Amino acid sequence: MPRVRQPPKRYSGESSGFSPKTPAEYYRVEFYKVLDTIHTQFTKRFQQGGLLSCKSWRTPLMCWSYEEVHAGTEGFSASLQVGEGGFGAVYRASLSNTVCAVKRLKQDGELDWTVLMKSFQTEVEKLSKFRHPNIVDLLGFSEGGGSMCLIYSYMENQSLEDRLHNVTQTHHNLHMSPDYHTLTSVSNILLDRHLAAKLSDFGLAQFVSRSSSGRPGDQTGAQTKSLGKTATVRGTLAYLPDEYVRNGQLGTAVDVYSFGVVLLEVLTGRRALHKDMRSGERYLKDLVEELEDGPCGSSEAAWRKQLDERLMAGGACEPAGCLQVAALACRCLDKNKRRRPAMTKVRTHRYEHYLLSIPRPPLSLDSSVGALSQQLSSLGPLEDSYPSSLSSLSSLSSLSSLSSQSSQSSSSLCSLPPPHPLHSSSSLPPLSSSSFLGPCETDESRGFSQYHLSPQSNGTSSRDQNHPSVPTEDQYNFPPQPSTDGVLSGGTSSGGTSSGTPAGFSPAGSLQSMCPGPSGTSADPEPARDPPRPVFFFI
Ligand SMILES: Nc1ncnc2c1ncn2[C@@H]1O[C@H](COP(=O)(O)OP(=O)(O)OP(=O)(O)O)[C@@H](O)[C@H]1O
Repeated sequence: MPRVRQPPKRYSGESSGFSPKTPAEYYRVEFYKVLDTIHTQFTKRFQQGGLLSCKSWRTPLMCWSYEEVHAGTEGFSASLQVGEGGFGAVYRASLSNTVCAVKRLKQDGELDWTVLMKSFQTEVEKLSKFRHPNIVDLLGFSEGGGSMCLIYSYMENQSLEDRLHNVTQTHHNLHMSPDYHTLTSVSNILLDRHLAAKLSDFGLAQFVSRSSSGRPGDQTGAQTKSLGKTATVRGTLAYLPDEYVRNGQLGTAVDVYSFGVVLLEVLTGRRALHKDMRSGERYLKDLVEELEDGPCGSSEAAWRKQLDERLMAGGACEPAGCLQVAALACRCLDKNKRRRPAMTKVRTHRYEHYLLSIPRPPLSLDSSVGALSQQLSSLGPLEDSYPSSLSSLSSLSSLSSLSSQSSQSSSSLCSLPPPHPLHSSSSLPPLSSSSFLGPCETDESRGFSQYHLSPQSNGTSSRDQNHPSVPTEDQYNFPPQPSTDGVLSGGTSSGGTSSGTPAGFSPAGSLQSMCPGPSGTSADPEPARDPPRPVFFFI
């Protein structure tokens, strides 16, 4: 684990708006945001059991006719296909004037049709019972015409894998086997227009096994058995710790481990299972051990060499805080599961690198969010009711601290304009002292709730009776961004909307992080429902 020194208690940069200009700057912004939201996505995994049993989240699904889906995908046109996974091809579709993702389950010899049918039913049944800001919304389904389709909200930035590794359709076709499926991997972390991460395949891949036990939170028995089938697949092994591979032990520590691998993927830009010129296929999860055994040990210098070059494009120095992320990844990848941090503790770590490193958003954004936050301030506690993140910083003795170089990076932020001071009293409107549901929730959760449906007895709704309204448009006017070559570029490949967001803007995922969690136990007992979140604008 890289040893890093005590962080500065407070960032003392000038107050300034921030507008990324170069591809490297955009890459960094997205780097932070993706890290931020995937953390939230992982944290939420621990709450799934609670949510599943929460009746108030029950949402009726819509049933589309085959003809409608056929028309919406222009006859499942190849030009609208955005990807392909183990269960079938995914199309960008327009249904009732709403952009959706249609996953058409494939019927071929590769798949056990009975299992697939059961998976389909399970996905529909289970996902119709709740929705969650960090799980891709299942909007409906369609049966008929000899095909079965699942209809999800469309995630403009597709998968983290697409963004990180510039995945092509060819690659998707390469891993069409359902066994390739991983519990959590960059391919089933989808990114919405704001780069907020959401889990996909929540039902298809996981409920098959869970349904047999009838207990969603049950992580033993049938689920273990089912997962055991995939454990022979290297793509899956890449995200799993030894204790699972050897003994089939599941638990939250496995998720923490997978989170560590994802962090390494984002940091290094390498795949969890990648080819090495010298030694052939290598697991990224072994990097920690390799560095420890290397000549420089797990030092900062050694870790610096591992960073994704794209983060330093144009001669920029490393993004502030990335060595902390590396240190965190090391802890998550500890072979001893008891030494891995609980996700609640991971959250505490995050204060440090994000608060110190992410500049504030431009003023135009401030004012629009400020107005919004005023409207929403009645929804939740004021920021003052949460402990100051700065005080959290000073008490972080367990976290490896910033290196001197990292501190320099923090204060200069390389070529980027300096961030806003952490304790701002400037022109920033009182948005930060309000509760604000970030775009992930406002756009999609609220958008979905605008679907005034009349549930039928089976819990589904007919689209013909109730057309969904298009989800609320976002309130942000982000600057256009230069096109970069695919990776984490923030542009859209097929969504048709810009996702370029300024640094300092943190999507809904980050808001959660400002809520003080319990002091962190490996059991990670988190509440089933979030309190309203304060806006996370690095004050
Ligand atoms: N809701 C969505 N919105 C936009 N794109 C999506 C959506 N769901 C999937 N995709 C795209 O389709 C690709 C395939 O997704 P899919 O969930 O079918 O497979 P996977 O997760 O990659 O693999 P597997 O199904 O084997 O787990 C994704 O990588 C992504 O690019």
